[in-house]
Amino acid sequence: MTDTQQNNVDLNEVAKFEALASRWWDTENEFKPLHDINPLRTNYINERADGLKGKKVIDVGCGGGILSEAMAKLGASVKGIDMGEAPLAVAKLHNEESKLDIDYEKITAEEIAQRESGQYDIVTCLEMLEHVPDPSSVIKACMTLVKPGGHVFFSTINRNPKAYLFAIIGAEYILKMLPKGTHDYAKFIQPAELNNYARAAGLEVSHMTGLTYNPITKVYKLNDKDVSVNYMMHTQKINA
Ligand SMILES: C[S@@+](CC[C@H](N)C(=O)[O-])C[C@H]1O[C@@H](n2cnc3c(N)ncnc32)[C@H](O)[C@@H]1O
Repeated sequence: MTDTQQNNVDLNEVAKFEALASRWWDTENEFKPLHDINPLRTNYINERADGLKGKKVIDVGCGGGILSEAMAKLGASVKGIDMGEAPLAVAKLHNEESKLDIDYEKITAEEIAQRESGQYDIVTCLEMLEHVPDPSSVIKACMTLVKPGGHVFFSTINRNPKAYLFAIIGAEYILKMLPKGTHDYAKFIQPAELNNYARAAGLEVSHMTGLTYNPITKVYKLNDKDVSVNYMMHTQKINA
């Protein structure tokens, strides 16, 4: 680990999100892509985990709370964790108006896994693994946090020339949907790698789906035949 990497937190990565935090709930700027994909991913989680209503959920790398709030609106009791002070402050402030059942805390997945092992029905870790020094350590922590038979969801970006073209050149340089430098190609994760990390941690991969973007229509869709750029993975903790 380098000077800016401690306890599996890359301070440079967290700083990028601290700098943008005030615009987290602005649906027309840097976080527009997350707002646009949020209904798709929330529905995916709700359907694959047999409903969010009444479930205890932890949202790892929750940022300003876009996914945490959507899951709480469907009846989940949500714990949101992140290592960015400013995104968490924005999340808390936003929920003062929304008044949903969400509790936010600044803590790493690895630390909370030691404290709250096996306590969650559902763990979500979306668009976060590509920002940490060791994604396999976060995946192990997610496995520790979930109850036996519980559900763990990941989403990240594939690593191949098309993903480089779409997620970096297209999104950051041509369409300017994201600030330049948001993503580091070397940190993208291929589905086979995510699959291996999940299995090594004791999670069974149940399903995978791509999240495709059409730059002409500006519409995102779930497409389980195309995981070439953005994708989500549904895993379950094998019953002991
Ligand atoms: C792209 S945002 C995703 C936010 C949210 N998961 C979503 O999809 O709407 C990435 C988030 O991961 C957080 N993050 C980065 N490294 C982290 C770490 N080691 N532990 C916890 N959060 C981290 C950042 O602060 C940021 O809020």
